[in-house]
Amino acid sequence: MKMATYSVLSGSVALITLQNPPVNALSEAVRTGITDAVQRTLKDPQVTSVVICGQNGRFCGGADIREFAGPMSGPPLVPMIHALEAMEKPVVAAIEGLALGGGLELALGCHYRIAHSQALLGLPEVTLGLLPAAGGSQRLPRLIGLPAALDLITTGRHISASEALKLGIVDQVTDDNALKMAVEFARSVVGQPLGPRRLSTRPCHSPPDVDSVLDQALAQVWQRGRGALAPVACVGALRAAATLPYAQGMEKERELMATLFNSGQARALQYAFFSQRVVGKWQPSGARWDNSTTRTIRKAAVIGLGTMGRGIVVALALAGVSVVAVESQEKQLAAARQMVPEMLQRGAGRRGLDTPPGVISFSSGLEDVSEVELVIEAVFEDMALKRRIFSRLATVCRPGTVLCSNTSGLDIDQLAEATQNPALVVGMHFFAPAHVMKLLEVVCGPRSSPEAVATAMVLGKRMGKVSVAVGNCPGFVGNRMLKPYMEQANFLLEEGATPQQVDEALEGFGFPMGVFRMSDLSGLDVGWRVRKEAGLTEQGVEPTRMRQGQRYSPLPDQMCEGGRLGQKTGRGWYRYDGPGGRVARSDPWVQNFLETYRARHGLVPRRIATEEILERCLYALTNEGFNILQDGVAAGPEDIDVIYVFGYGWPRHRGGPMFHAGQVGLARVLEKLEHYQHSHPDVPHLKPSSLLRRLVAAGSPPVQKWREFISKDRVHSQL
Ligand SMILES: CCCCCCCCCCCCC[C@H](O)CC(=O)SCCNC(=O)CCNC(=O)[C@H](O)C(C)(C)COP(=O)(O)OP(=O)(O)OC[C@H]1O[C@@H](n2cnc3c(N)ncnc32)[C@H](O)[C@@H]1OP(=O)(O)O
Repeated sequence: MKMATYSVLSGSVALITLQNPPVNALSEAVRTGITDAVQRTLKDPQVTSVVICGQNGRFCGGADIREFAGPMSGPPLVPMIHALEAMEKPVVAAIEGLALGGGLELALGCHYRIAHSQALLGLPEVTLGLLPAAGGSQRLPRLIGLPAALDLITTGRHISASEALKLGIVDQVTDDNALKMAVEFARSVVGQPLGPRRLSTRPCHSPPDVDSVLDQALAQVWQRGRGALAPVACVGALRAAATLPYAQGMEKERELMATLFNSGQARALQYAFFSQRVVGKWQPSGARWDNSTTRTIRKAAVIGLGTMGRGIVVALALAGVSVVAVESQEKQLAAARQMVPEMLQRGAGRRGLDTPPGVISFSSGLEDVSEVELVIEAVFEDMALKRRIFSRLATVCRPGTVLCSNTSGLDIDQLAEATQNPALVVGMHFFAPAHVMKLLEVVCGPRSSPEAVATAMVLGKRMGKVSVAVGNCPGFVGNRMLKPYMEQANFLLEEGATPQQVDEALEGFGFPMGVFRMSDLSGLDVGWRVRKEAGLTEQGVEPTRMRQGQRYSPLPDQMCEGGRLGQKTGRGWYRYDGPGGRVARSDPWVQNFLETYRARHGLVPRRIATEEILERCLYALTNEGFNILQDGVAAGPEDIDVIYVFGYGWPRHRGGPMFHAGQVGLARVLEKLEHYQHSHPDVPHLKPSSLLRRLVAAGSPPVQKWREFISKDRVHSQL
């Protein structure tokens, strides 16, 4: 039952308990319960103090985000919190577990706050495209000062109880029972003046250079936010707190919230929040996360200690897994012996640990992995080499060992074939640097068992990754969609655009890096190797622009042939100060190269609008997303969107490519794809996906309904 209960302890302390599992969010029923409880407290002369707590050791996770999608009803938060603050009986918040968003705002309306040492506190509204609009933007700076409030509110970060104590957000922290302590505390402060405890009546302590502090904060959120509106509104609300009386500040808070509440960005960020939770629950095979058994991995091996392998070793060790790190090349092994402990120490430091929890041993031979429960092979992308390793592992490892390959697109089933037990083989596609990047694609081959997949998913989560289960196809989800995106970018260069122009358009959309800067960073030879394997490359004075029956741009191959591999060679689509340089400068050589190329192929350059760049790159990518959904390689649009947000820099405030398509309007995306396909009939990736057509024909249901639509569609087509 969702509600807030009222009881009286020892005849004089009223206890209001929020009950809305799992995080006691402030739903309509809970707000009604609190409002009623406040009235009862006021009327009961026996009650001299009040304690508010949350059921099951969790104070409150904030407003009920699910209610934001519909019309809001029930008692609003702001007057409810004001009523608490205005009480003439001391009100104490007993903060166990978490006090986030509206939960912390509720606590800030109390006169005192007692927290358990393990509790987390914060105002994460900005991450949902909102601001703390239940008085948080006005009360917090009055409590802890403007600079600290700016930091907490514009980042939305969670803080520990001890940091909250240092900042002055809580009055006491305990390792014991916080509720018991709050009740004792409430009794002890009866009769003390409450005026100074009401944050709304306090002045806001701002530094003398308040304007420049706020301007700097604004500049920072602009730069960091890549077009996100909420952080800017947060600074606006804090400016009001610093410069206006409380009542006017509250008015400003309300106004700013009104601009955000129904915005596309807020919808996108809230969708991203729920998508992240959805992806942990389903697998493309249809197996459910909660009905597959998983193995707890204590000891694992990593084979291959290049950049990826080293990162994976560190991520495992930080998750408390003991690792046997294997490398056959002496030089690489020596480098790993030196670099891994340093990386580990830094990683442990970032997590506030003195020593990393997992133990690492290095080896040059595969025989040393015989005792592990799971192996992650991370040698370079060569199917023959990987197959050799897998067949060796099948003989060296104990029966039942889960065998994983870190691959960015190779066929997992071909690797499984090389073993005696293909059910135990899964893909784990890490993103570089593997100990930092949050995304992990867990690739289920047609013969992978639900247990092996679930084990990899859970291990990924332990490593702090957002694990997404995907099906087995070239490039899986992320790289399969990247191909048409990059292809369009190359075609745009042929037609008259420059790398800067394309990158600026994409960065203006919100990507941290455009496609060409990204390609320079990861190395142009990565894609070159894949194209060579696919038999697409050809060398010659005039390489053709058609391969395997479709349009092909040899531009990136020619760059590689000329030794322009990106940052590592100091030259790529941009020039750098030297090999390994980071600052990209436009390169007249590239301009000249493109002009010569166009002239040689009789291509007349034209001015290309930003709109066309975005539409062609992004809709080609999204179109492939629809094909992926149709093929069942991703379980739902949420999975694709999470992959793009966490692995490919898609701006979170735009939800992800599939969500974005829904926001633009599916009919419009279809119309644009048809338009570009008409002008480029030799580009199959611009041919609208039949799933997209069917969704449009069905009236463009919202993205949350696509899973259902696709499964019905599948049943229908099987009849
Ligand atoms: C013109 C119109 C003008 C309109 C003006 C309108 C004014 C409206 C006034 C509003 C006032 C604003 C009030 C306030 O400032 C706004 C907020 O409080 S926003 C919410 C802030 N809180 C958060 O962001 C916390 C979000 N949650 C988390 O970060 C995590 O869930 C957690 C709390 C840290 C717990 O993490 P875990 O233990 O890992 O658990 P899960 O994450 O898996 O969550 C479990 C389960 O709970 C669901 N859930 C979590 N938080 C909420 C929530 N706040 N509301 C609803 N549901 C929540 C989560 O989705 C999981 O669900 P499941 O997947 O199991 O179904």
